[in-house]
Amino acid sequence: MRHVDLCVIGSGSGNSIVDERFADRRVAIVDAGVGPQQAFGGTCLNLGCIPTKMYVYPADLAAEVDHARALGVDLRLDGVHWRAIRDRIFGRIDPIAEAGRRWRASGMANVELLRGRAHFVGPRALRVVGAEGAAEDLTADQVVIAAGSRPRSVDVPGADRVVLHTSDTVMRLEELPREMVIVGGGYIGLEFAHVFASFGVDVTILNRAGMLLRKEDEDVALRATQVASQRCHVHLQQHLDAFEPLDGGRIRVRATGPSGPRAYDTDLVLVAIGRIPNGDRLGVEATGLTLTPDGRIPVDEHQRTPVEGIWALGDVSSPYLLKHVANAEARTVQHNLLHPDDLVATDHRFVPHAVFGSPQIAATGLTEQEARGRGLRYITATQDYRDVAYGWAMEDDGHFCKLLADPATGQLLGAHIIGPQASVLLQPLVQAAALGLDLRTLARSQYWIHPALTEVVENALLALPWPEAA
Ligand SMILES: Cc1cc2nc3c(=O)[nH]c(=O)nc-3n(C[C@H](O)[C@H](O)[C@H](O)COP(=O)(O)OP(=O)(O)OC[C@H]3O[C@@H](n4cnc5c(N)ncnc54)[C@H](O)[C@@H]3O)c2cc1C
Ligand SMILES: NC(=O)c1ccc[n+]([C@@H]2O[C@H](COP(=O)([O-])OP(=O)(O)OC[C@H]3O[C@@H](n4cnc5c(N)ncnc54)[C@H](O)[C@@H]3O)[C@@H](O)[C@H]2O)c1
Repeated sequence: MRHVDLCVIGSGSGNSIVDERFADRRVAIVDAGVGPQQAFGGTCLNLGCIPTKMYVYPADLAAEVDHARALGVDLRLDGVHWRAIRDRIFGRIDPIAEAGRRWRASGMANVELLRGRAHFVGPRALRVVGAEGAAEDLTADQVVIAAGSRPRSVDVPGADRVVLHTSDTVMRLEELPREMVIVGGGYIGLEFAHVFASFGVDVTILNRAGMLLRKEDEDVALRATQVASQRCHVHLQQHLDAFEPLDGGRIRVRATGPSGPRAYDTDLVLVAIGRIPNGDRLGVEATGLTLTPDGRIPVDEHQRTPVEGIWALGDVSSPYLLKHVANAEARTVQHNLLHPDDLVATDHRFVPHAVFGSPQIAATGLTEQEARGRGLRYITATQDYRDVAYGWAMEDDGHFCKLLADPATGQLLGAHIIGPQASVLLQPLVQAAALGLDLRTLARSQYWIHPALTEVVENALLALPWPEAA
């Protein structure tokens, strides 16, 4: 049986671990591939962050038309060329994934790439089953599980009788639909609602919760729900009942909401109701590992699982399904494999995230409802975009930056921005929190460029009502 020093399962964030510093080790990287193309390189590159944002950018351009008119600029949207947009995106991404695969397969003499699906058959013993069904066994001194997550599927009558798209497939459509129903009002639902609505598709969102993006700060979630409702048909508190095939490939979605049962006939359904970590398909019981109640591989701050020699990172183990977190965890594993006597931990304080819909949303730290729920003392301030000079220039309405701070220590508890460039505006707040900077120092000890949009953040900081003695 083949034996290696290190086996990495997954070619997403796990792929970045093995560099020239591992030249003295025999390494196997096992990868099943993602999406219908079984592409190398993981979700972010092929099916996630990168292609979605490459769609969001042209969507942002298309969506500017209405706003420009309000500023006295007559733009006209003459057309959206879906295939040209799609082919630009995947014409760039597919060769990168393929080049990554080729390099991984032959770029380092000590590394071999096994294409197939791995599962454990014993502690640190794996079976890899290739696409044609051929199996190969190997053992490894160290195993890194970086197997990611997959879209959660809907389990309602008729789901097997219709074509249901997920983020894995919807970006490669041949044609834009005229109408679509998006099931789910989270990150993926809102980003695709923005893309498809901007491209002229009539979008309906069916969401189970009473608000879109319900895990965001409640002021942000409320505003996001209001704005989405102006662009799409948003139906909240929906319970899916059934799918039925209609003529011409159309689909009837039956759902029950506060006003009773209703049917939605549409060209296409996109299901975006969360993602499931892939640990349940790895046979980890054979190693003695037990998944957490929410299906993750358990890890400590050093990314070690409870089983000696097995590590995990990214979506398969992390509560944060975010690429920058998976990357940080991969760097932790890399260091700890190279320096077993000097382990480092992943810093999970102040993980930021952004939703690239319209408007953008970005946040880090606690929401106000979380701060309240934990019984924390906090002060809060909200700065509207429309009350800073650049917001006047943009004729902005309805966007804001909201901060929560600890009145005793001056530290950030949470930051929430909804509006243009939110993902960029958040960064100084992440930096202050990560470096433990007092927010009064952040506000006063640097110049903020006038009249840049960053004045939204500066003014939110200046508006925090510090207690007299502080
Ligand atoms: C539509 C979408 C948009 C997103 N946008 C963003 C964003 O803007 N910003 C952000 O931070 N995050 C975003 N994410 C999340 C981000 O893509 C993930 O958090 C990140 O890619 C996870 O990386 P990973 O290495 O854990 O898993 P992956 O990149 O998914 O890698 C897992 C790898 O494991 C392989 N694998 C799985 N099981 C097996 C097995 N049994 N045997 C062998 N190989 C196996 C797979 O083939 C894959 O290569 C988005 C996700 C989606 C779906
Ligand atoms: N910009 C980014 O960083 C980005 C973008 C896309 C995805 N992601 C990652 O991918 C993960 C998955 O995204 P997602 O949007 O699928 O999940 P999500 O957890 O963000 O949202 C799921 C939504 O589906 C709704 N829902 C759940 N079950 C439902 C049902 N049966 N019927 C109707 N609605 C239902 C929920 O109320 C929720 O609004 C995210 O949590 C995020 O970590 C990140």
